[in-house]
Amino acid sequence: MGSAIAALIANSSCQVVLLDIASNNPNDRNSVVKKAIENIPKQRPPSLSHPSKLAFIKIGNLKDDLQLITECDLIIEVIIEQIDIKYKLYNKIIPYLQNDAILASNTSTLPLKQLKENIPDSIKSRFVITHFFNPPRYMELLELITDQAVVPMVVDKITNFLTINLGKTIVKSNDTPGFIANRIGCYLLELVVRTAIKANLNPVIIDKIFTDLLKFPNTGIFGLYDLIGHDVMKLISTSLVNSLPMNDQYKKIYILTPILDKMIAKNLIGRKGVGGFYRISAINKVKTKEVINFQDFSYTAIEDPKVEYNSINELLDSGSIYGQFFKSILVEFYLYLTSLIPEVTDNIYDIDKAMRLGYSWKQGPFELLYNIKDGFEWLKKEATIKNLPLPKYVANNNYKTIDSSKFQVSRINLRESEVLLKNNSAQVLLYQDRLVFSISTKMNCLNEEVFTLLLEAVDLAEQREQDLYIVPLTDNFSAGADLKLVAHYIKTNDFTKLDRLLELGQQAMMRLKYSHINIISCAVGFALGGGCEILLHSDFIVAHQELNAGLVEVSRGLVPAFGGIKEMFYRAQGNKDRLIKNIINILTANKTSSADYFILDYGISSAQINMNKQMIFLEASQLTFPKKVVKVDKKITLPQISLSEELDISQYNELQILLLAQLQDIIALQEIDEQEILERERKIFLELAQNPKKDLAF
Ligand SMILES: CCC[C@H](O)CC(=O)SCCNC(=O)CCNC(=O)[C@H](O)C(C)(C)COP(=O)([O-])OP(=O)([O-])OC[C@H]1O[C@@H](n2cnc3c(N)ncnc32)[C@H](O)[C@@H]1OP(=O)([O-])[O-]
Repeated sequence: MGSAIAALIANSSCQVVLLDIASNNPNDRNSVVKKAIENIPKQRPPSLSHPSKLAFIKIGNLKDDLQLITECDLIIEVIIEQIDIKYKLYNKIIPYLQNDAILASNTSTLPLKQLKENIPDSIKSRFVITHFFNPPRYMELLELITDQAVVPMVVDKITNFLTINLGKTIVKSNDTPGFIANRIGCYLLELVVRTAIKANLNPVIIDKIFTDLLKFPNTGIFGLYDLIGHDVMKLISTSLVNSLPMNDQYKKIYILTPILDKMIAKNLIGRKGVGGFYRISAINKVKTKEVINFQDFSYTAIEDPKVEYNSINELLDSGSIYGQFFKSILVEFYLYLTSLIPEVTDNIYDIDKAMRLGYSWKQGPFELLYNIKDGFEWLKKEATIKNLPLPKYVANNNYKTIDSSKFQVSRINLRESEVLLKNNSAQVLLYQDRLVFSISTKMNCLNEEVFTLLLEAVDLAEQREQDLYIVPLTDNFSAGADLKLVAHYIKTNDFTKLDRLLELGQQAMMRLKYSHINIISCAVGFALGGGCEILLHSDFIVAHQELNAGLVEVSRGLVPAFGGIKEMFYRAQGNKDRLIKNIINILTANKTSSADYFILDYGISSAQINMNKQMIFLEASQLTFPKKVVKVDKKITLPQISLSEELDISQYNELQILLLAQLQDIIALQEIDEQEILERERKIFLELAQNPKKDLAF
C-alpha cells in the first residue's frame, strides 16, 4: 500500500519520498523500492492519475537515505502489522525528523496507545494514525486517530493536508482495535460468510439479496471477501481478535470454519488466487462467472437468481431459509454495531459515513435500519425473543433521537441559496452572491429544458454583470444528452424534434462561449458527450482529479453534435499534430480517466485541478477571473492532411470510417467558420439517426 499512497500524494503534485528496505544487492541497494516504482503503473485500478506524476516521487532505502526524511513534513509508516518491527523502524527514523514534522502510522489494527509506548515524549505530541482505505486513490475515507498528547495545531495541519491536498474525508475514531470501518465491516463479512458456510447456503443468493435489497455494492459480501483476499481477511481478523477484549462478540462469531481453511490451503483465496467463492472462467470462449461448491470445491456457472422479495421487511417476514438467515445475521450484526457506541465513536452519523466511504455502502448501517419499517423496534423485539442482552443504545431508546437529515449531507450544500429561475430540469441559484446554474435531471442529462434555462441563465448573468458557475449538486457533472429522449425521437421518426434538440444544444454552447461574462464549470464524476461539450465551451474549469470526461458519442453509435466536433477543429488552432490528436479523441470516443488526462488529451488551457470533490465549488468561488475578452475571429484554419494516411484505419469500424470521410470533407475546405461546422455536425448526426450503424439501446 506504501507505493499506492505515494502515488496518491504524487497525483496531488506534492513531492513525496518513498523509502523501502535496502536490498542485499551491493550494486543496487534501491532495487526493492525500484521494483515498487516499476509496479506502480501496473497497479489496477491505476494508482497514478497520469504517468508524468511519477516525477514527484523520489526513492531511497532505509539504510543509506534516511537523510531524505529531514526534507519531509509528514512521514507515513506503512509496514507490516508487527509491533516490534514498527518500533525498530521508529527508532531509525525519529533522529531524522524535523522539529515540527508529523509522524503517522497507517496501521489498520494496532492501537495508537501501543504504537506510542516506546516513543520519546517530544514525538508523542505529533504522532497520529492515518488509516487509508484500499485503493487509496479511490477510497474517500480516512480514519484519523489522535489522543490527548497530540497538540491541536498538529491535528489541524494534518487534517488540512489530508482533506485539501489528498481529497480525503476524515472520520475521527477513538483509539480502539480496527477503528470504525474495519471493526464493523470485517465483523459483518466474517459473520455472514462463516454462518452461511455452516448452514450450506448459496453465496449467490445471499449476495444478490445484499445488493438488491440492502443496496450493498455489486460485490456483495462473498465477492468482497474474494476481493480483499481470504489470506488478508485472516490476517485482519486474527489481529483484531487478538487485540479485542475477552468478551467481544467478534471472537464469538469468528468460528472455526474448516472449509475456509481448506480453501486457503488450495490457494482459493479470491481474485489473486486460482479462485475464491467465485471465479471467472472462459467456457466456450465466453467469460463466465462461476460459484464454488463447498462440498468438493468444484465450480458451476451462475445463473442470475431472482430475488422474490420486494422489500427487506418482506424477506424477514417470509419464514424462508434465507429469510431466517437474514433475520439472524441482521440481529447479531445490529446488536454488535449498537454495542460499539460510544466505544468506537459516539457519533452514529460518522459510523454511517465511514461505511459509505470506506466500504462503498449506499447507505450506512444506521440509515439502513432507520429506513426499514420499525427497524429498531424490530431489533428490540427479536433480541428479546432470543433472550439476547440489549446494548445501552437500544435499551435507552437513543435511536429515537436520530435526525435522518444528517445521514446524507449533500456534497455541495447550496441549501441556503435563493432560487432565481427554475424549470423541471434545471435551476439558477444565487448562493452567497454567486450565480449558479445546476441541472436536476437523472445523471444531469441534457434535454431541451436544460438548454432553455441555460440560455436564460446566461442572459441573467449578463444583465447582472456576474460570472456564471455551472455546478452539479450530485456526484456527476453530466452524462450528456438524454439518450432515452434521443432514442425516443429516433424510434418515433421525430427528426424535427431531434434537430430542434441539437440546434438548441448548439445555441446554448455558443452562448456560453461568446457571452461577455465568464462561465466557470465545476467538473466532477462523469462529464461525457454533451457534458464534455459544456466543459469545452466554458471559460474555466475547476476539475476534480478523478474526473471521467470525453466525447464518447462514437461508442454509442452517435457523433458529437452539441459543438464537440467543432471544438476539436477549433482547438487545433491550425496545428496538424493537435488536429490529428483531437480527431482521434472523437473517433476512439476517448473517455479520460483523470483531470490530468483530460487537460492533456483535450487541449484544455484554462483549468485547475482539485483533489477534493467536495471543495470544487468552494475553490472555484474563491478564484478571481479577469474580465472576459470575447473572441471575434471565428474562422478556423485547417491544416491540409490526409486522415487515411495519418491514421491506422484498419482498426476502425463502419461508423468510424464513415465519420473519417466526413471529417476529411471538412478539412478539404481549408478554412471554415464555427457555424458551418455546427451545421455539418447536425447533418452527420441526423443522417446517422435515420440510418443507424449501431442499436442505440439504453
Ligand atoms: C444529441 C446528442 C449530442 C451530444 O453531442 C451527444 C451526447 O451527449 S450522447 C451521450 C453521451 N453519453 C454517454 O454515452 C453516457 C451514457 N451513460 C453511461 O455510459 C453510464 O450511465 C455512466 C458511465 C455515465 C454511469 O454508469 P453507472 O454509474 O453504472 O450508472 P448507470 O449506467 O446505471 O446510470 C444510472 C442511471 O442514469 C441513466 N443514464 C445514464 N446516462 C444517461 C444518458 N446519457 N441518458 C439517459 N439516461 C442516462 C441510466 O439509464 C440509469 O438509469 P436507471 O433508470 O436508474 O437505470
